[in-house]
Amino acid sequence: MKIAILGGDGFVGWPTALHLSDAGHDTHILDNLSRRWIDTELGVQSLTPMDSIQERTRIWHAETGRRIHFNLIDLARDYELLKKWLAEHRPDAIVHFAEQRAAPYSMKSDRHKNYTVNNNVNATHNLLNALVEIDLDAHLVHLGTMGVYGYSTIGAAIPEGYLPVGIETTDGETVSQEILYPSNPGSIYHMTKCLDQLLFQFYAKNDGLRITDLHQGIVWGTHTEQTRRHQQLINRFDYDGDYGTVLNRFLIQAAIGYPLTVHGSGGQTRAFIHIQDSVRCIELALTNPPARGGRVEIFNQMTETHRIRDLAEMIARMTGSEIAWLPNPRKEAAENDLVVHNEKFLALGLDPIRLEDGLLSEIVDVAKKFAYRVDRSRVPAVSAWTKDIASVINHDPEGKRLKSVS
Ligand SMILES: O=c1ccn([C@@H]2O[C@H](COP(=O)(O)OP(=O)(O)O[C@H]3O[C@H](CS(=O)(=O)O)[C@@H](O)[C@H](O)[C@H]3O)[C@@H](O)[C@H]2O)c(=O)[nH]1
Repeated sequence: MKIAILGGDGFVGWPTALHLSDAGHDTHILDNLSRRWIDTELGVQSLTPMDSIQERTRIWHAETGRRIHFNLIDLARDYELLKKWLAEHRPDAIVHFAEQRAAPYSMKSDRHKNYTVNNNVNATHNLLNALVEIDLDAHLVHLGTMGVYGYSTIGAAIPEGYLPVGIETTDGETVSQEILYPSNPGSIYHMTKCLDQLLFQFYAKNDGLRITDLHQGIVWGTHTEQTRRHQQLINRFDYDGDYGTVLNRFLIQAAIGYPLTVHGSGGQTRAFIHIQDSVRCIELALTNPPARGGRVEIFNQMTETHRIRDLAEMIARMTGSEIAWLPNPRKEAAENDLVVHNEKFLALGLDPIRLEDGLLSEIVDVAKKFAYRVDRSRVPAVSAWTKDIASVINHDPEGKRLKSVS
């Protein structure tokens, strides 16, 4: 297939581009390099040393003889350029990662809220609009999030996208209907992914677009089979308070002797998936497109669930790290259970990498190896969900909060 990877310079986008190119697909990255600009804005850098996208693709060609093409295009702002590129290249499939993906960054200030909404919603809508305008029947695979469901405490399993409900009619009869699982976003970022879902429903219904939405959990790990092939193909690894996700943060904290930063009681249960499984799932989704005129296909892209404090305690046991129980910068339930259906990917042959199999090598191979690149002052999470919470956590983010170490 000819595949366009929108956002192919990012944490999941880059290993996906390598994986699909390795599988023989004609791979084209479209990216505005915004993640690199945001690193500069925040004064942080990936734990792993990353080369430019042009250099990365040059190394890939030298190693494998395969070409990954790079195009500097901003989906949210350059609608005409995007449309022109799609019309000229007419890809068979499109993988859409081109959105601002950090919840804390999206809550940082009013400017960051506006940026995240404008960027994410425009990017998705521009893409859908262009596909219709140029009559391109490409299968669109979108990286969504488990966070669209929210983290309810009612204990019912989360289905793969659609929920059967019984509705009482005016005649007093009960009719059954399948609805999109009710959205319950926990951040501005997650809210944009809920809005994406509505855009997909409309364009699938109105224009017959073929769309798959992957509701992905928290990704952990760094390497995939292809990123290991050369040191300059290495994936990015974020550890800072805005872009670092929880498990990868704990790994690097353990490697540099920084107390593990658990928010609140750590009672939040979340869904997880290894980066290698994430790229496999995207390939499985690409090779199983929905029919034209059918409904949006939705997969839950996660392989296991864990409570945050259990993860911290597991890593503390493995490494001797301390745990810091910090005031939570987020507005979220202190405790929640999470049961998720993920049978669809398992039925397509996914054989998941389990946390207990991969964790130790991730600490040794990546976290310890590059620990010298860490700026400890960038570890605390300082983006608060509300002004009230900000007043509690922001005046002494490191010193004061780290007194509560166990
Ligand atoms: O140092 C930390 C960092 C986070 N947390 C807690 O860990 C949980 C998860 O936080 P996270 O930063 O790992 O994940 P999140 O903000 O939900 O976002 C990440 O995971 C989402 C999948 S999901 O969480 O919605 O399933 C993706 O969509 C996002 O792109 C990705 O950045 C939260 O309860 C948070 O309070 C801590 O206790 N300590």
